[in-house]
Amino acid sequence: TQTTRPQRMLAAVQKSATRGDPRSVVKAIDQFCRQKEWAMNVGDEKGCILDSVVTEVNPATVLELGTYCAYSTVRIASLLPPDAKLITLEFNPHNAAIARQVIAWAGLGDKIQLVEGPSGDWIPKMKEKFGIETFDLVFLDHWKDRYLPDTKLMEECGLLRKGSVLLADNVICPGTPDYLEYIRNSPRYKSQYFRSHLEYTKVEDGLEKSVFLG
Ligand SMILES: CCc1ncnc2c1ncn2[C@@H]1O[C@H](/C=C/CNC(=O)c2cc(-c3ccc(F)cc3)cc(O)c2O)[C@@H](O)[C@H]1O
Ligand SMILES: [Mg+2]
Repeated sequence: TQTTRPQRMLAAVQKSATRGDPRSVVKAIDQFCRQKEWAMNVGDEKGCILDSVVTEVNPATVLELGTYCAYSTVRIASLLPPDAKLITLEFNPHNAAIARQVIAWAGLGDKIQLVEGPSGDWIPKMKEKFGIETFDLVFLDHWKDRYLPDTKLMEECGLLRKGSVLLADNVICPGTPDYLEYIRNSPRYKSQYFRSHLEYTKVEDGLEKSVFLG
């Protein structure tokens, strides 16, 4: 029977990456996507920008919207301080199952909590279910029409504090026009565009970094 692309990506990790070595997991996925099949991971070029933002923020609490196969989940978690927590939301059970195995292979199970379900259901429950007051960093990489509603929901739920950083993938390709318009015109955010390319291609894309001003 036919395998799925996430299953083939996991097989590539289990074949080429070293257990417990997150950077080798990241490298194995990038190699698979360059040499075998394109997949919608943030990739290595935008990934380096992601790394620099994570290192600069040095977050104790991180929320990722849209786990997919956990490429960016592993990439972020590999740079977190010892007691930091990363919560990643994924509503496709098949993708979540693959992501859990990628996270396990990287040996990051104690830093990452993968929660299955739609972000809109879980964002209002972050305090009661996970004891999270606010997020220091949020990485938005799920359906592009969910960036804006989920950002407004995080504001309403008091999950952002003065200095919280939102980092959004794909603001050019596929594009998130309503989110960009809101975040760049809101007096409550200071935004910066990091120009780059769509993962594994020469097409323009970029990340938008926005600091919540409270
Ligand atoms: C309901 C809220 C909600 N709650 C929880 N989980 C959610 C969710 N909404 C979505 N998910 C999960 O997240 C992942 C989807 C991610 C969506 N990402 C892109 O569409 C994308 C596309 C391109 C591209 C494609 C084709 C091109 F030609 C060019 C570019 C490039 C990129 O980097 C991209 O991120 C899946 O696992 C969903 O199950
Ligand atoms: Mg993306």
